[in-house]
Amino acid sequence: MKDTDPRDTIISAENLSLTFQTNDGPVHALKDVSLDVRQGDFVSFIGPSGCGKTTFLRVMADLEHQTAGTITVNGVTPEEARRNRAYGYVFQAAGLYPWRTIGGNIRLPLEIMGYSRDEQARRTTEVLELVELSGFEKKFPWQLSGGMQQRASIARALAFDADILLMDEPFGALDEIVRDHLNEQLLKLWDRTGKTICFVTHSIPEAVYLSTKIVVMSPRPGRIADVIDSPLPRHRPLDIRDSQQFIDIAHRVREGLRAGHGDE
Ligand SMILES: Nc1ncnc2c1ncn2[C@@H]1O[C@H](COP(=O)(O)OP(=O)(O)OP(=O)(O)O)[C@@H](O)[C@H]1O
Repeated sequence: MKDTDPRDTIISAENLSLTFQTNDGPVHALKDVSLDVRQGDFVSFIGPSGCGKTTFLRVMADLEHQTAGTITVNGVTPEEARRNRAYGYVFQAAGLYPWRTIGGNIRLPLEIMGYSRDEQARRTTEVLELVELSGFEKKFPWQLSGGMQQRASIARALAFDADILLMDEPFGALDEIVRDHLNEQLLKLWDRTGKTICFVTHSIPEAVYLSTKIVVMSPRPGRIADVIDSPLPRHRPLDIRDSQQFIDIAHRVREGLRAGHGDE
């Protein structure tokens, strides 16, 4: 099938497989995964525990290496893309250093990368504004709520202005109201910055609300069960979740998850 999408391909995986060798034998974390992610896409990866979502993100980020198949990020290997600072990574836990202020946490990667003090300050102010944490620069992580800490962690990933944001269940530990709010904010941030986002979640509503593309995965071995290109508009108020279109997409995701589960 000829692909006619004119936007640049940012991530391209072809027949990607990764088998971990463990004491209990091989674990097929990913098997023959093929996927194209385009410039400005918001892609969610959803699937049951152990289906390889984190592994896929880690391969993109050069934290794991595939055992078969190919993957390019911005047209080069994940290793080169990492050296080019192509992506920021947001983990499940905010992972802020407790002995550093919020500003200090955001500046840390910039210090390591050798940015001047002025540039560090400029970028820190800018990303704190983007995640609506202006004024919290001198606070320590423990002085912020869980949601604010997660926003600080997103700010840190944004600080070196990578084109791609890899987010591994960043809101998984937060309550639903905070999560709704952060989802709204993240969509606005995505819209303003035009970044390409790969986002891992266990939540069907979160995946449908956020994504332009939903990748449904199934376990043992980790494969792609369905890829849904979302027909929802780019601007999405929270109450879009009550619309028939939203419910229909959620239904298709659920079907994909069920089918992927086989007869387990
Ligand atoms: N370093 C490793 N060594 C051995 N097995 C691993 C390693 N990392 C992951 N696995 C296994 O690979 C499979 C995929 O794991 P992965 O963490 O990618 O799944 P996931 O879909 O992100 O799960 P979750 O939703 O629970 O985070 C699992 O069976 C896991 O136990």
